[in-house]
Amino acid sequence: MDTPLATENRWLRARLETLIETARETEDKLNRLADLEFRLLQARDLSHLLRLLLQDLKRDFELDHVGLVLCDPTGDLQAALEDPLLDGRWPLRLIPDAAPLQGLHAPVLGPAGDGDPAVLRPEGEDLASRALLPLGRGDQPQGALLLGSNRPERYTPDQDTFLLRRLAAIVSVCLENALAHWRLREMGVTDPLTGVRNRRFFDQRLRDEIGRMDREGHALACLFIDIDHFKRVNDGHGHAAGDRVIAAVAQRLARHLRRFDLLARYGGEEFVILLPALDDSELRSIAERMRRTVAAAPVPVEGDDAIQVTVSIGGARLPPGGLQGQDPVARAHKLLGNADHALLRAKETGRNRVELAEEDLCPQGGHAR
Ligand SMILES: Nc1nc2c(ncn2[C@@H]2O[C@H](COP(=O)(O)OP(=O)(O)OP(=O)(O)O)[C@@H](O)[C@H]2O)c(=O)[nH]1
Repeated sequence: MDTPLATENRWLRARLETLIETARETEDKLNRLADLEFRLLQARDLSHLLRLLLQDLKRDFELDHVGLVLCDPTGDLQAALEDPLLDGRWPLRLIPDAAPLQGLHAPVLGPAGDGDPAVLRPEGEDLASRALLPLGRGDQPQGALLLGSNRPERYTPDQDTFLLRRLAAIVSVCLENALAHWRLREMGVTDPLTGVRNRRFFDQRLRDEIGRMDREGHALACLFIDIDHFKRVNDGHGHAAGDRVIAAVAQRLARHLRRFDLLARYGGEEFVILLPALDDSELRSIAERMRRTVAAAPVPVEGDDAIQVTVSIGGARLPPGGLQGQDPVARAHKLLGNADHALLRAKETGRNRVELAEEDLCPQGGHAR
């Protein structure tokens, strides 16, 4: 039979082992958290950041659900998520303002309750416990992170929230940074007057599209579009009215684009469009529709004025495998050069017209400008 001392000794040993085990688990959790925070801070862009939050966080911390709600009053996040780099499968909700998150000022831990904001209730998931973490700076949350578990003891109201608050602060700053980077990149490739892509973006995409047409075996077409007698608009109505006309023409052209077409402002009153996978007759019919849409109604400008505008359009097409073997820059020049020559013909033969290039219109392969 044990002496009282031996019993106490055994009890103390068991207690010590439990404490050591708890300390080990806490240390392991801290290390995993520090590692995740490090990766969040190093995230390259919004897509990378979302992957870390919605996939890695769930896996590394054995969570059954991770959800993210973000305020998007300007629509920038929505636009950033339409980036082809993102696949849109995230358990992510965008809301126009913070009203649905009213009252969420600090982490809330415990079983999911009826008082949880509706946007933070995952569809089809019955969580035994969850942590709701407000994101953003200041009093008003700009979003929230939901960590959910099927184990009731995972999140309880009496738990310390220091680590969760730290995680939420880091996530908030990283999201803000990623969005600021995205906005900066957008500014560098967007024409401020019309909101369409600028020439720098177009030049880059043209090279990419030539590579893609070879891989996917489709054609690549290009349209040059120039506003007719635009100098008269400026001279007769002023520069501001001219700007208004340029912006309106961009909007009218954009109505006819497919999701993967690219419209860019190439220079003053000239636009360029890249259209993959079209045959000659489809190219002509899209170009004709654009020409008619621009001419269909005068553009309203300051006061009661409205200005009738027309455009001339030149198009060219590289058929599947066209000029394969030549270097991509030479092929790009050839495509643009042919479209440019066709535009010149449209101008010379009366304006408000569409002309498509005959093959080898520009045998030197040089862009006319
Ligand atoms: N308002 C405004 N005008 C611009 C802008 N960029 C270029 N322009 C003007 O666009 C006009 C282009 O005129 P031209 O290239 O001579 O040709 P056009 O009058 O359009 O005549 P055609 O092209 O031959 O039909 C010039 O007067 C430029 O000053 C701009 O951003 N805003």
